[in-house]
Amino acid sequence: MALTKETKQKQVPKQGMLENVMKQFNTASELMNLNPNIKKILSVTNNELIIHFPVRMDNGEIEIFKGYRVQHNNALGPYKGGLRYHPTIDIDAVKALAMWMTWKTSLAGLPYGGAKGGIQMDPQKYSLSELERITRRFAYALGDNIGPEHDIPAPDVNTNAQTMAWIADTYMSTKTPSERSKNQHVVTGKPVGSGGLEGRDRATGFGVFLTIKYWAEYKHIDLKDKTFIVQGFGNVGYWTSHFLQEVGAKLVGVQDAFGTIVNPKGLEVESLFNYTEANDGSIVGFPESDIIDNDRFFALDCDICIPAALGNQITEDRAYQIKAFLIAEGANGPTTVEAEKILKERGIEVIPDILCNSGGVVGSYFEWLQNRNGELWGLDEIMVKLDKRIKEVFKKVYETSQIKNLDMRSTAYIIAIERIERAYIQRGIFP
Ligand SMILES: NC(=O)C1=CN([C@@H]2O[C@H](COP(=O)(O)OP(=O)(O)OC[C@H]3O[C@@H](n4cnc5c(N)ncnc54)[C@H](O)[C@@H]3O)[C@@H](O)[C@H]2O)C=CC1
Ligand SMILES: O=C(O)CCC(=O)C(=O)O
Repeated sequence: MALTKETKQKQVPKQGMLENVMKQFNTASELMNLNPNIKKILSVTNNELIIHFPVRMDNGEIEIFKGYRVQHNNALGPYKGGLRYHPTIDIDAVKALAMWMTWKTSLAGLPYGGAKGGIQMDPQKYSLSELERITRRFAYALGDNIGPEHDIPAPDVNTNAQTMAWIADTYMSTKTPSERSKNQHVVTGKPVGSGGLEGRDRATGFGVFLTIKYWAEYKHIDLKDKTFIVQGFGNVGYWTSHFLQEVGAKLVGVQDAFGTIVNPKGLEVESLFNYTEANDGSIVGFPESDIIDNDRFFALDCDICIPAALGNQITEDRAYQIKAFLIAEGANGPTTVEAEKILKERGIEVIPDILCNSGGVVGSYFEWLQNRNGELWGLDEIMVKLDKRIKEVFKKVYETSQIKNLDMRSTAYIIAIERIERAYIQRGIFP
């Protein structure tokens, strides 16, 4: 039977990410003895917006969509975080993703808080012109709940530079002519040429790669000929694989929404990317590969496992099967707290999401600064700046984790939350 999107699209269960992020937060706040008043503030989200909005479909019918924007905390600066278009998006998922953004921006030393949003839908079911209308109506409905100095969305799962260009254009069209150009940085991740940053496309994957590289340096491990598997071959999965292949590591298994492919001799990353471009984003059917059952993915023989798709993918049963010695979390919230305990017992290390995938929001910060200051930065300069920031943050987390004898996730949380706690205390709100 021909492999169609309909037959291969995987069913994704409800994710339970909110429970996970709260457990992680509670563990860290106990370890650091967090001020109880600040704990109360950070345990809840500041604002939660649910919007129902109508859009005319190509067949003339009206469909009602459900959109979300959750602003978790802005103690350190404007809210920041991506927009996800996916059937599993609901208020709890967006709350969890918004909290992770607060920790991530704080850990990276950025002048931002955390937010996330999205639309509960399967974008594969819509034409490009329908997606444009859906996005523009969503942006219009969000109105001034977003803004360049207030809340700045960016791409996430199933959204991209084109989505951001539509949002920027819609938002700017609501401003007076003299104000329009001052609002370009209402979103980041725009196309280069429309205020986008050279290299924002690869920033997250580059950051994931850098955290693996710096981890390997501390451990005296050569990445050449090391094998890796990637779940998700979109923006993050592809670019991470690209940079790992450049240093001689070998991609031996990939899973996406349509299926799982393997080749123990190595899957050539650029050929696979070109294949997905020609096949509606799907890896299935790539010539130099075998298709295997989805359930076998996490049990594949490899050195490094990179979840770069959705949340709660590494569950307890999968944690027992994993063969890799390192998990680098490209995705947000891919590992459950219970699974992480098993990984720890088994000596498998985890580079946590809020550190591992922070290259994306660091790139977004550079784009925001570039727009705000009316500057245009070159790719080489940007990659050097990204590397410097990720190296500094990785060093801080890794070395602190060694000193405190804690895992990298708890350490990263503590560093992130301490910065927010300090800001509240300095303002004198909680002496
Ligand atoms: N794009 C960015 O800059 C950043 C993304 N992230 C996180 O990285 C992850 C991936 O995001 P992007 O690459 O931007 O998304 P994307 O939309 O470009 O790619 C998503 C990939 O995941 C696959 N996928 C979807 N459902 C799946 C399933 N049930 N099983 C296996 N694979 C599945 C898709 O087929 C696709 O290959 C998400 O968790 C996102 O929150 C984190 C930081 C920044
Ligand atoms: O670039 C950004 O602003 C945020 C990207 C994002 O959603 C994430 O880091 O999870």
